[in-house]
Amino acid sequence: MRTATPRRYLMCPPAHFRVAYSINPWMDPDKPVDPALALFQWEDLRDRYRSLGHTVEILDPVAGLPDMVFAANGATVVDGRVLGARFANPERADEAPAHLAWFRAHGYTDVREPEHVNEAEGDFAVTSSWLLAGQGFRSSPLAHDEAQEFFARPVISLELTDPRYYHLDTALAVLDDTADEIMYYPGAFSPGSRAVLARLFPGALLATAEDAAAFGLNAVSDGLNVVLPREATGLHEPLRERGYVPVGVDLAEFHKAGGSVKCCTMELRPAPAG
Ligand SMILES: CN(C)C(=N)NCCC[C@H](N)C(=O)O
Repeated sequence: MRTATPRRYLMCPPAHFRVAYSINPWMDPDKPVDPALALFQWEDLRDRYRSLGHTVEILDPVAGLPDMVFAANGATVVDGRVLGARFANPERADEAPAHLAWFRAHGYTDVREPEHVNEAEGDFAVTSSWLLAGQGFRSSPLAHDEAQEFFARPVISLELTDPRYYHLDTALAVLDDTADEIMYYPGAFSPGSRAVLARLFPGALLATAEDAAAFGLNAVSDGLNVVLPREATGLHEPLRERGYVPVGVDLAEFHKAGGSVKCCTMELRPAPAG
């Protein structure tokens, strides 16, 4: 029997969102974003979380940072400890201090400014046993060591090889963070990393190329409800068979920048009780 646990998320409104440059294969500055539609879709996602019983905190958007809506890239929070981001591309560099300022202003005391390039939850995924960490396009393998040391959680490094899946969270999602249950698209990983995933997660849900291309792995689970882009319909049945409830949302405007549900959602994981 699956149960949802209430979560705390940090989201950043798309006030300045647009495709102003191209730093991944999905981005084409000649394909404009509809700002009103983007806001509508983002608000629908925020309201969906609230109606599922979750708390959504808001990070103020900064003019001139069009990708800041992808809040999951700004920091990783595990056990109430905050590892800031260091972006690979200069276009996004100024998002990192804006995130750190939010955490400092909101009572977080264990905040680390990273030494190495890491794009936060874009490349870090938290399961009950491990911190899964992507590299190949954005985050540095040195950041994996830094995260292991900071969070005192064993890190499993995974190599991404397909430029369309440039962040780990475009190719892998945690479904149950108390039981090491994940779903992923094997085609996004190197042969060695695929073998590691098969060894650690023999019961994982394997996504098809179609569901991966629809950003189906860019999903957010509370242990029961799995919020994912509405186009990723092929995942619905396998999710239901495992006892999850798929919740489809329309984030098509954000797909133009190479992001979807998870990218817009940073999880604020609390310190363990006691
Ligand atoms: C999980 N997250 C946050 C993501 N996968 N992020 C999407 C980032 C999109 C942005 N245009 C970029 O290329 O950095």
